[in-house]
Amino acid sequence: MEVKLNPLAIEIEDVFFSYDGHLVLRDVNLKIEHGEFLAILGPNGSGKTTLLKLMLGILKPQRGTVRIFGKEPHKVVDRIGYVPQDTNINKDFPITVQDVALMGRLGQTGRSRRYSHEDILIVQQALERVKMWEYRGRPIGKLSGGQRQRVFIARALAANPSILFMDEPTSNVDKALQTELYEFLKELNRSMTIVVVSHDLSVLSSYIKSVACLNQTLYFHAAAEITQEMMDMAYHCPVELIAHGFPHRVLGEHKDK
Ligand SMILES: Nc1ncnc2c1ncn2[C@@H]1O[C@H](COP(=O)(O)OP(=O)(O)OP(=O)(O)O)[C@@H](O)[C@H]1O
Repeated sequence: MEVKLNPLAIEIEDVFFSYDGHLVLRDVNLKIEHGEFLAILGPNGSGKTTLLKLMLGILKPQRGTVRIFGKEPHKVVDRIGYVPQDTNINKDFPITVQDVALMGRLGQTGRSRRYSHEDILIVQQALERVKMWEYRGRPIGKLSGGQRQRVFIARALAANPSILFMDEPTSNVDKALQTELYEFLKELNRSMTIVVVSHDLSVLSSYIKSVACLNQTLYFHAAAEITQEMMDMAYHCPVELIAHGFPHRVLGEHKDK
């Protein structure tokens, strides 16, 4: 049976969040339709990870509401895929590529059950999609940063998500692999909403459909409207937009040039 999804993948209304009285997010509002490819940009400490944790249901706002496909995030965890920033793990930890990808089935299988034949087939497809099936028996600690990231993408895909969140997707990936990554994300975007969170402006690829700049509060823009002012506002200093293949890129001047 086909699952009917709320057309709004993300709905954030009037959200405030503080850690121990220290305000991190102020009056954040965001509406994202299913099928979007959104980049949330902001400098270090601007609240990106906090906002991501709110959307993943790990944190709850003190004020306001966060809905994913019309529901509280913890009620739709089986529709959410998440690729963390830091895929570095203890290099000697004896866990294979296939074991890591199988973890993506935990939410579907239930933690007490063994993996089914179907789980293993789904994981095979996910690893094939990221071209890592041939590495399935390899310890995860013996892979390069880019390969490890692909395995963590496969882990997220194994859950068959409707929305995929990626934290700093380009941090472990060199320039050539970035293009490959975005080509792959573009293909995934045909069937799922994608949200990438980054302080790195190079995530502004031609594949992104909208951009939200976060610095305590959020400024949302359809991608074609991106301007230098918007970036300056978000970063509180002139920044050079290094927009990788971005169709409307604006190259700003640094003051000290
Ligand atoms: N668990 C916590 N307890 C207290 N303060 C926190 C906690 N987590 C984050 N903060 C503070 O909240 C602010 C926002 O942090 P957050 O990690 O959301 O920012 P970020 O934009 O993801 O930063 P970065 O790009 O450096 O990862 C920072 O000032 C940070 O020091």
